[in-house]
Amino acid sequence: MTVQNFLSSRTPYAFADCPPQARSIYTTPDPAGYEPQLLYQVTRHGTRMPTAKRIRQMAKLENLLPQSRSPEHQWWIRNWTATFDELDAGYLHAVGEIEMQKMGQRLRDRFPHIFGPTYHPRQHAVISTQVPRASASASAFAQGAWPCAAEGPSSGNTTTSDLTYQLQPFESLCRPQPVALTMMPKEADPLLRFFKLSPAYTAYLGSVRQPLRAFRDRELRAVAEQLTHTLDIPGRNVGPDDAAALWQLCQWQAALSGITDQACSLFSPEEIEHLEWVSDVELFVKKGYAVPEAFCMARPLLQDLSSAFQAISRGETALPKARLHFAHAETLLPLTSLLGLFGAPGAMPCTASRTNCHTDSMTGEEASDDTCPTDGLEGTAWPDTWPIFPRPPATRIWHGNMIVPFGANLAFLLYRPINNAAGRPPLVFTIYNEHYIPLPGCAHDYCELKEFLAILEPKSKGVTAAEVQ
Ligand SMILES: O=P(O)(O)O[C@H]1[C@H](OP(=O)(O)O)[C@@H](OP(=O)(O)O)[C@H](O)[C@@H](O)[C@H]1OP(=O)(O)O
Repeated sequence: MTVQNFLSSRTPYAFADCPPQARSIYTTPDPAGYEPQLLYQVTRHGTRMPTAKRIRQMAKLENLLPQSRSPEHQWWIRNWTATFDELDAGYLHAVGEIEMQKMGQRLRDRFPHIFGPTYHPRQHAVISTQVPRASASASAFAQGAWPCAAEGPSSGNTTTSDLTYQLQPFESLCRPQPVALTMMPKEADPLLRFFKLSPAYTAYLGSVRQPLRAFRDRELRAVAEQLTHTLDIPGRNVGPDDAAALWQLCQWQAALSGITDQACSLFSPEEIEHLEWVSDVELFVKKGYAVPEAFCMARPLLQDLSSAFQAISRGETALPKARLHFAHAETLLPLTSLLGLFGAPGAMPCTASRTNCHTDSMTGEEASDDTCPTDGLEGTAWPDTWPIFPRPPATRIWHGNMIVPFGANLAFLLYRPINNAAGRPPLVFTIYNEHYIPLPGCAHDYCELKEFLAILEPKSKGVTAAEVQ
């Protein structure tokens, strides 16, 4: 394990931990007698640059690091300046471009029925949010999935005056294949950016801002004291804000450049594990299943998924073979919560008025009381009272580096019986980060189509027409 395995939601895809009970799709054959028919996938964009908020947070270290008298760290501190330009804030990084291209290439090779032989807009729906890191990820994925059109331009000596080359037989050269991207307006995208359209979620985020700040300050106090000693800055202590900024610098140096011997070397392995836990708790509270407001808003996406598979069950066949969505952590996380993939809300988390909405993710047992603190956290002694998850070295299911690394992806693959053999039901396999995983509620490590639709129905219930534009 290296520091890159402890970066929570800033973990590059190559360093993601494996989901529990996972079987690689590359070493697990298709079910005997079946062939893939429809792939519905939601993918977080690839590794990106830090957001402007984080760039500004790290830039403040220019007032701290140069004053350090630490002999051990002078070699990197003396030349350190804020290295991230706000002009690049949030954009897809080269690491992310390659992550997406390679993912497209791998999936094309694994599922030729779905991706081959070439791209066709009616067979392959590629949908992204109107945020450049997501649409660029979709474009990079498509470059890998459909590297060449069926034909390329003649290699003959064609000039603009000689247009007859259009009539000449093409030689099979790799002509890059343009792919049509579909996207809804950034602030009006109920399918992939529902987290921007939910007043209840916005209010919830506002209610947890202060408790999370108090939680982070309390949890970073000890490491701040250690940094005060290590950095040895005359007349100045290192505070929790400084420690948080140094942890951000470690995350981004490690994620984007593989540099782990500078900011990251300020922390012991135990401190790194603790800082990862703090990041995971913040991620859980803001984007996990702490309260229904944080995941019920994903119902329109679940409804869209359900509709795609319902059409198949009605025998409609002229459908896309692939529906590929490229979005954000706040898209994928609520969907995983609704489906109960990594620690589950109840069976009907968004229609019942009172449900168990937080569980002890260590054991997966439902919480003792069935009240959901739907009014946010004002005045609670959170997190001492909440079963968020115990500190390391205790293990936990909820790891940001497994559930939502850069490039994280959730897919449902429908298999039909070859030659539509009678008596064999269509099957739906759940795939997470290119691994088959069980879907809670399925009788096997896959679902029969009818079973799958029955699981989705109550979870996507109550979606208004306005929510599914
Ligand atoms: O802490 P930052 O500003 O990096 O948080 C980002 C989100 O990144 P994440 O915290 O999930 O690693 C970013 O999600 P992404 O999937 O698009 O990378 C989100 O879009 C952005 O608004 C920031 O989220 P925040 O919670 O609003 O800070």
